[in-house]
Amino acid sequence: MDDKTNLETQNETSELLFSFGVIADIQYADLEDGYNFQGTRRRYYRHSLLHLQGAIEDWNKESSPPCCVLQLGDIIDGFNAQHNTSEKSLELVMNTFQTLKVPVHHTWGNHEFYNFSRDYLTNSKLNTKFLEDQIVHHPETVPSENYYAYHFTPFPKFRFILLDAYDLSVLGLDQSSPKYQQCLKILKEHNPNTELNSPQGLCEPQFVQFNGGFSQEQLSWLNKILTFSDINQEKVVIVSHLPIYPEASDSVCLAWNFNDALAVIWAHQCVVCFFAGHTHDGGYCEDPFGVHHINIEGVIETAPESQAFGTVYVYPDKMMLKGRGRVPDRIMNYKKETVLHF
Ligand SMILES: Nc1ccn([C@@H]2O[C@H](COP(=O)(O)OP(=O)(O)OC[C@H](O)CO)[C@@H](O)[C@H]2O)c(=O)n1
Repeated sequence: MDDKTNLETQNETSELLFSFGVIADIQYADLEDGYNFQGTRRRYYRHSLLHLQGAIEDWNKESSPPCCVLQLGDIIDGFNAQHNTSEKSLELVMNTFQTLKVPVHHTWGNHEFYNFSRDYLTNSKLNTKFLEDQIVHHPETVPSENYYAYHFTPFPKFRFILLDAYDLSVLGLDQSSPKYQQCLKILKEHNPNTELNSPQGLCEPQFVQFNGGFSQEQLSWLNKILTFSDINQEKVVIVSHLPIYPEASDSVCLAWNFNDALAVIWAHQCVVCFFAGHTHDGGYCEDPFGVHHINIEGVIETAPESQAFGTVYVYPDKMMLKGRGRVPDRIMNYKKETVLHF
């Protein structure tokens, strides 16, 4: 039975708790259509805004509205920087998001850093850390200001965690800063190419300049939240611009130290799924520990007659992604022993 058939029959049997929207790689620019670096995929820079408008209309019309939308990064394209249109394009896209009736959580991708510095982003509307929740009496679950990550509770017993996949990165930093120098050293140790965006000849092809990674500090924070969630029998959804599971992604698109993130996640029971963008063809795999890795198809490479977004419906025993256009439906059953009893 395919996923679409499953979706129609399975959701009749259990109670819907809440839902949320997902969308990735809008990469808006007021430019004629172009192509990706390899010249194999068409990029619809202008139409991406119309795709976003269509997604918002759909979410606003849902009879039971989603609690929030997760925007998986690369909201405007790096070409805006070359045309001095970064702020104008961001304003246009953010004004479009204003028409959505529910909050949006923004993650940061490489194209955010082509347009803006990390300091600029921290003080911009793309910083949605104000939507975070604090866990009373658990100071270890408060993220540091050194990276852009936070967590929140959209519904009792569910925790969403936004990760900063460019915490280790050469993008968006002042070249004279110690962190830039530290990240450049890591990148060059793994990538001897003169052009650091090129994965040519690499045995770890994810070590390119347009990717990044997670610091030990951020991973240790993630570990503390997942420990809290395990103890409190919560279900966790993790979100990042960069994917972390090789079988669900083009290997060139993975986070630098995806293995370190997987090791933390696999040490816990609570994680249901990991949503990412960046790999515009999308992808899915359930890993051996029962974590579902869903990479959402990029809006930027979605033809005008199609769509690319989804709504995830959350039940006591599973989550169901209803994809629109080229985003497929997915069923994400919870690990058997961790099904919730309400
Ligand atoms: N082999 C490559 C690939 C890319 N570049 C340059 O790197 C920059 C980012 O590339 P771009 O394709 O725009 O990045 P996206 O985040 O849109 O897409 C990620 C995946 O490719 C999608 O599947 C850009 O300046 C490229 O020119 C490169 O030099 N060498």
